[in-house]
Amino acid sequence: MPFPATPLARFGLFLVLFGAFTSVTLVTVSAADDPALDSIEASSTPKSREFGDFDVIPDLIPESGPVADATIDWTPAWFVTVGIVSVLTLIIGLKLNAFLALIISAILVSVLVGFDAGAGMGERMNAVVSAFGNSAAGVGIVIAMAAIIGKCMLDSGSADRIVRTAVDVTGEKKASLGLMISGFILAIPVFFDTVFYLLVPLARSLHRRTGKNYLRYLMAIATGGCITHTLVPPTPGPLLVAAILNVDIGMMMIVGAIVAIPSAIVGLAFSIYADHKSPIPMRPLGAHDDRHQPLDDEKLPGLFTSLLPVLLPVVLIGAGTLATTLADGEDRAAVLTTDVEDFDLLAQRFASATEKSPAGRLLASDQITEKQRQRLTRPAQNDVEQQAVVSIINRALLDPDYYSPEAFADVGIPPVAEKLMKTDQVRMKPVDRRRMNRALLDAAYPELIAAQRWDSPMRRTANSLGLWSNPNFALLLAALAAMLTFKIVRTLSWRELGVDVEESLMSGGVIILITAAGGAFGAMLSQTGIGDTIQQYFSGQSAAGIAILLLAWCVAAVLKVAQGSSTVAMIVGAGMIAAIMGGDEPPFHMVYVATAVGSGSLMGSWMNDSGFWVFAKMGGLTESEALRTWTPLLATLSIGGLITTIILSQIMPIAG
Ligand SMILES: O=C(O)[C@H](O)[C@@H](O)[C@H](O)[C@H](O)CO
Repeated sequence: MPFPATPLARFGLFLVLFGAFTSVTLVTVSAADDPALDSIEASSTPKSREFGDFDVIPDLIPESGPVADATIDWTPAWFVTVGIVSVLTLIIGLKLNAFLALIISAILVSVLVGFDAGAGMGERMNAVVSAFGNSAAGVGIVIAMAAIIGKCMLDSGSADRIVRTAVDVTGEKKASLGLMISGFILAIPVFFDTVFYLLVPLARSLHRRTGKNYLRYLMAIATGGCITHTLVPPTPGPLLVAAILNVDIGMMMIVGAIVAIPSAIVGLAFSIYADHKSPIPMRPLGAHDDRHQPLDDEKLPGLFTSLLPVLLPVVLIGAGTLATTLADGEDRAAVLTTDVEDFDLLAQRFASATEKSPAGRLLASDQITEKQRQRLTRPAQNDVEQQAVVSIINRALLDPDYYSPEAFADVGIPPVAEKLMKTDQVRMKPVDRRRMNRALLDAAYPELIAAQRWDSPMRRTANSLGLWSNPNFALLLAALAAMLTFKIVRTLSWRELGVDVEESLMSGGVIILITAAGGAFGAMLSQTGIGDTIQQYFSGQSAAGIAILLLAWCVAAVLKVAQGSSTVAMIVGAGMIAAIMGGDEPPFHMVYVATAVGSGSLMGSWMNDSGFWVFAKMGGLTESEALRTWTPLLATLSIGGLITTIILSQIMPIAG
């Protein structure tokens, strides 16, 4: 069959191949059925694996067990297909503006969901509007600030200064390697999208200097940024995957980085190839992008001043991430034996608890086994038994369904719990879930359990950095720094500066609209219930050895294609694979399962992914250009990560 000529046809081919690949992998893993796993599935073990302090995110864990194909509801998959076809037809086929196409498709999918669930159409429209709002809340200010930073850094010569200094050190040939390494390092503490915005001005400036390789520079940044975004904590995705699979964070950082390096090298090679094969010109981002002529070397701002808009947010956000990670590591919400006033009374309380009481809810937690449940109802005789009791309570406190209005009808809900109950439950860290439930438990039994001492010096440090390390605020400071440098270097009046800033905001505004619409579209795809369909489908699988790595990769990949966010694909995927494994230890360290999940979450990025739009629009690429550069680049990183994971798991299993 000849290679399809049009971008649409090529993307169609990609989806078909991806589907075929997924099916082949599934057949492979199903063939590796392990009878031992079947018996685990049939047994009465709890849904989660039995882990130490960092436990599974429970609501994402499906019941493990074979599911007959016939019982799976495929309707969501049809709705997602309609969404995919709609977006591609409108954007690529009819050349409709991306914002309009995404919003129309989001409404279409939302209405289909409404028909299916019998919800009112007005309600479904509101669902799109609020998903758009949520998504804009996440990206709006950051993109606006990044647009200002980008323009000011380019026009003040700051980007030029950084690039010249870097090129003097490394030589022009290694410029893309430098960008890749910068993206790689910066995306460890800072979310990928932000890293990309901050480095794009450097790619533009480099291109102005070398007159070539624009696409290569952009892809080099994406390569470094994406790979650590999904493999190396403390960025949220891999951090939560490690927590869910009970992998030590230090181990995840080391092995994640080891897996990331070869993938990044392959990604860079692919970037060079893609740029060589079909280079893409650097287009002006705004109408008057070329108003300011390039400056001579001696007029450029100093290196420190030039770097400030990039370093300031990275240092601030990084410090916040570090302090929060250290404070979370203290796990101050965990119950200690010294917190329990009277173990005998506690056992009595459990023994006489009704189903609809706070103690009864804890006993019913799906995080603990029947044996552990019974242990709670018997008095603890000595230190060892007391320790066992509090460990069981701590495990039970990870139950996402601990709170129920009937059980807590007579208990005043503490403000901490109330606040945490309103946050995004999917992305909630285990440490916060335990904090929420512990606050409820403390409120229910103040005479039995001492209140948690959440505040520690480290937590206070993290809290005091809260404002400064907030990406919106950190980027605002960076934008101010970039504006001031621009004003001074070009001796602009405030009014002139205002004109330039307004221009950058106009291009930023369009990007915010499109990215938020992409988010709304992804959210509507999620609301079809596709997550449940995927979960049901995969929970019928069982696998062992290398097949478990393939399965972990596949689960994350399918989730990524279906809903767009790598972070969500990783979190949900890790929960699903933990359930499928049902507590069984693989013949290698669990960290490899985690890196397989992280790698899978890069597969098949398309128009429901905010990263796709950030790359396309901040880089000045058309949608079809992004589909044939960004999408295969991430697929390369994904497959590279999987292969490296498999090889390492065999030659360096670190099991035991
Ligand atoms: O939720 C997320 O993780 C992000 O928004 C992603 O989708 C990334 O930006 C990108 O795709 C790189 O992995």
